[in-house]
Amino acid sequence: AQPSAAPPVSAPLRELPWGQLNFLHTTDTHGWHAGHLQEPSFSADWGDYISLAERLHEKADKEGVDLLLVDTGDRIEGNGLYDASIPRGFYTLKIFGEQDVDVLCSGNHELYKNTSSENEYYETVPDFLGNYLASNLDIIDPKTGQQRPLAQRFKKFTTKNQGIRVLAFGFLFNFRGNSNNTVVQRVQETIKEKWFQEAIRDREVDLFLVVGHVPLRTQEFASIYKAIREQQWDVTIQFFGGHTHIRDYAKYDSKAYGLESGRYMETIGFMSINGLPTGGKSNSLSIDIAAPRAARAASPTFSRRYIDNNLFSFHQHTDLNDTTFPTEHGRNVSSMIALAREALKLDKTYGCAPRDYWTNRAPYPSKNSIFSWLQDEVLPDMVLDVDRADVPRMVLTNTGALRFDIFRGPFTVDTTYTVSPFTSGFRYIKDVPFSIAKRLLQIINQEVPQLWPASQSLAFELPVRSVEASTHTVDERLLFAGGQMPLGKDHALDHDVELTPGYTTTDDAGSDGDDTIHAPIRFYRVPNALESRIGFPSATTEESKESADPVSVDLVYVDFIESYILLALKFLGTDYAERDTAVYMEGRDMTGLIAQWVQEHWQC
Ligand SMILES: O=c1ccn([C@@H]2O[C@H](COP(=O)(O)O)[C@@H](O)[C@H]2O)c(=O)[nH]1
Repeated sequence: AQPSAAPPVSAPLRELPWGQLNFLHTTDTHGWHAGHLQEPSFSADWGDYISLAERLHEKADKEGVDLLLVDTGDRIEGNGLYDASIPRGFYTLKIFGEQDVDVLCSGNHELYKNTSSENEYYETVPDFLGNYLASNLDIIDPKTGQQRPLAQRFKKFTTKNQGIRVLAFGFLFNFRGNSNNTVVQRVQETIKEKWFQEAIRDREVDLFLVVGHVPLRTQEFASIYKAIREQQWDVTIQFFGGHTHIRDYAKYDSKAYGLESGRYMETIGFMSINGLPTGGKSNSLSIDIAAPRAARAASPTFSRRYIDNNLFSFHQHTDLNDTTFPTEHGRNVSSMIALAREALKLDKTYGCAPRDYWTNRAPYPSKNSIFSWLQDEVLPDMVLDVDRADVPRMVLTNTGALRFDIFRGPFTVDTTYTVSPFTSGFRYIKDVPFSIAKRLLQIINQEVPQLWPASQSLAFELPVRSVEASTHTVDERLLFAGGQMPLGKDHALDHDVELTPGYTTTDDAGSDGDDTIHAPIRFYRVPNALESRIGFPSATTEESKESADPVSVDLVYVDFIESYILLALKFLGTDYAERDTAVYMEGRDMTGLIAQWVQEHWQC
């Protein structure tokens, strides 16, 4: 872990359900390779994850089973370690490349900018040559101008110990916000292609492995599942998904399951399958973990665990300790991260937050909502273009622009990027009638379906960002217990324990997926966008409010949502177009405004 990371807190754990074939899964890490320095549950770093993988490989080899590592994209944008370097990703690409990942794919974030998809093409794909899969993703080669696959479309391999023949694909959901140097083919089109149709007819396959930056319960995965099942009704299929930042586990049929492993290096997903055929090794040493050999080929069994990313969990799952757990390679990578953080001055403090501000753990609006803070304090103080200073303005931003919580205490350079990593500036349309402007927010938040042609639905770019609102009732044994914890699945709930708040996931296999037994946290949904009204004439009474409304306003917005603003304006019967828009506050962006506001308002 990083020197300044909060030490992990011991907690009751469920064991890892090892099988014949095992997986570790990361997704949506968004540059959090240093781990969460302020959160004990998630304070392990990428170096610790390397040690974990190496220790679990040792165990797998000893027992003659297999372990594969999977990453399903969105490795970039969202943390100072990635965003503060020039060029972006200068350190994280190398840090990520130290892990031995068997199958990986791209997320949408790798494609927002030409520079980041070129990083994939020139650095990450070669680093993981043969393992990086791009089943529905092409790039325009910067040198030749030719469109070509970002990486190979699929791969076939046989596992080392068990001889399981795996055929793997790597997909991205039907993303349309990519820059002009990449081409994302709709999954539903890709599966009609000859290469895919041939691949899924291969009879020499024991397991189809579909990794994707795709949520588990989507048309994209449903189409892939259906296409494979049409050709092979009983071959096992394992999906790994991502994008929605949640822990999830889906059953498609008795031989097809999917795992999604959260976000931001909070979760290392563990998945195991027992009962797979081992066609790649005629006399393979098949370790029978759970079922008699004959029964295995007929009905595989699946298990999953969401590991909290901290050293307490890692030590327990490897039966090792502080001294015996870290490998030399893991330690070296932790040092690489520490040096990078130092070079980037990520711990430099801009100010101190007086309390916690939450993205999803407080209702919006409320005094602990980060969105209320942005709307009521930051934007009104900061959004002003000197050339338009006297004009009342309405400022709209997507809530997705703010990515993470602020914790009470030091607000550092790193915090600036975990909260607001994007480089979008502000644009505006001048003198929009207030009668029109005041209706925009409602339209954007209601997502009027007729408004958005299928190709431009807000649902794709401005998803309701909340992780599921928790509906779990709290188990009384968990709430009123005190004292310390024993380990192991069966004992955990029978002993007195003081539980730390954390993920309490319910998925298609029930509610025993999290490795750490936590007290539940409530998550709240937030709207797609919010609005601040600034420089409006003040009204003293309710009645005078309406007459004090301005006739027209400057309609200011973060440039990322320009196309939605223009669509919504069309829906309202106007004909505003790009030609009517202009830069507002030249050279400023949300990240810079927030850093400045904190420096001016939150002294330590
Ligand atoms: O420049 C940008 C890029 C993205 N966003 C927001 O992020 C989400 C996508 O992030 P995921 O992690 O893939 O969910 C997008 O919907 C926007 O809300 C942004 O604001 N600016």
